Amino acid sequence: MLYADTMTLPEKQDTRHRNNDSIEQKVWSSCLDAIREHINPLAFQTWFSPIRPLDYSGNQLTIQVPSTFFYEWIEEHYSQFLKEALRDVIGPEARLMYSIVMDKSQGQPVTMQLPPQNVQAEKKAEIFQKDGGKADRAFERDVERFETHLNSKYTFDTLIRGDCNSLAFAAAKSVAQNPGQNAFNPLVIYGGVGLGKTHIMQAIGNTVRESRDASKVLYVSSEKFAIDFVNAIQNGKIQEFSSFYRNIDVLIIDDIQFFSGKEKTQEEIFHIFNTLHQSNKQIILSADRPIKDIKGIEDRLISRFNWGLSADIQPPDYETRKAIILSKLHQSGVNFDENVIEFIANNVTDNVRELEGCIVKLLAAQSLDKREIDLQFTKSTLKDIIRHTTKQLNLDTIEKAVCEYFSITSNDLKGKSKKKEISVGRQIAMYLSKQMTDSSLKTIGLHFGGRDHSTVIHAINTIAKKVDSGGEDRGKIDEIRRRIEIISM
Ligand SMILES: Nc1ncnc2c1ncn2[C@@H]1O[C@H](COP(=O)(O)OP(=O)(O)OP(=O)(O)O)[C@@H](O)[C@H]1O
Repeated sequence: MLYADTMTLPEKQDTRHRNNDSIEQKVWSSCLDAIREHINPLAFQTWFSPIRPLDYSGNQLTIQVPSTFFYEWIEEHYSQFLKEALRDVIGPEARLMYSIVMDKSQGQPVTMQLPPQNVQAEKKAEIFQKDGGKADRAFERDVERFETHLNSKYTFDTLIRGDCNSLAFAAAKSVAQNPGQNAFNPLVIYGGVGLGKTHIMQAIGNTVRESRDASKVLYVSSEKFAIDFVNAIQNGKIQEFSSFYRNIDVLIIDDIQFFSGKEKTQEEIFHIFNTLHQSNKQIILSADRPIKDIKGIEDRLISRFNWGLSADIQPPDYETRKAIILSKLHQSGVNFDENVIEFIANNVTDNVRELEGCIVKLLAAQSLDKREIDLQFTKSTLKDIIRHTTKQLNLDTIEKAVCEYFSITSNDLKGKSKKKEISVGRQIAMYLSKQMTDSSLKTIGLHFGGRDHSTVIHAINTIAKKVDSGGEDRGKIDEIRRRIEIISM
């Protein structure tokens, strides 16, 4: 058995209780009350409700989690709350042990006991073993990086490039290679919620930190900047505050729309901006809309924010969404069925954070249920996130699936082009419309470019023959039908 040595509880009587009023139940309930105050109800429900207290004896509380995935997730995201709660409830020397259910398909759960991970310490040990002398320096850099408020998981390698972010991506790479010495100063990234603005800006910061050890990179949210500024005024530390920011080499400020209406803060930003810009230091900003649309920001600041380049990020298209899902799965070391990936990519369209949320929720639910993640399971698990799961199967759905399959536009499909993939796509669209909907020949003809019903009959017969004869065409049609079914689930 492995032991957690991060916390040690005072010695208690070695009392083991197995009923509802057991001591482990009481300790755990109090911990849950403390944890509940810090995290949102959905996260609490997902991650803490399934945990069972198993034992409290000697100086240690043992909790049972449904899988190693659960254990790793809790350790990565909630260990701090857990430790604090234990300390509050039991005292300063608490010890925690996880019992992990490995497989409950064969009757009795098989459990594995693990202590909490001390991620930093483990990381240090790991680097040390691999690297000998360089280890400490690598670790020290990691620690410094934390002070820059950069999250090392946000890199260019983990950022999927698509039409939605291609300008922002290219500009960010260029800035990362040559901070302060390029035409993109400031670089402003703008776009809707959860589309990767923070990720792309932090990727610049991380790249600069990797390649230029001595550079002072700082990521700060506008909110934190504004709060620190007010505190500095109140504590008579405004001089230190100003000189701290004026000494940064790459200053990254997130969500600058938050400065709207904050005149004093804007004035401070104005002076910091001027000092940094004049000394060729790089400034990177993000906003939830174009700078010109942010109300309540002084003109002199707006004009400076427009000196460099503003690049937008749009919601990702279908192919990019799929690529993002695959990349996130790869990073988590898991794989989903193609149908499941397509279902998520089809239904979560506006926010990459929500795409990630779906993956996490599925993995969490699977750890509990220990069943395969198929389409049905996905639908029921994600019903709170994907609200409109049942869509009408109509001619628009068929049009969308056919266009995506052949990489053609809806104008192509409805137009007069006789190019092979367009005319075949059009015929398949009409054939599937007849097969999968109650639409009349007239309605189908009108929808696909105002064609008369004899053209529709010809298309249906042509494709029906291809389907009957099997082969490649049939495969294509089956695949498109499958995609239509997924879109309309
Ligand atoms: N193109 C992408 N490739 C891979 N991951 C992405 C991509 N875009 C966004 N993400 C991921 O989506 C999540 C949300 O991104 P991020 O926090 O950067 O969005 P944001 O635009 O800053 O959101 P907000 O407006 O809420 O601040 C992050 O985990 C990020 O890694």
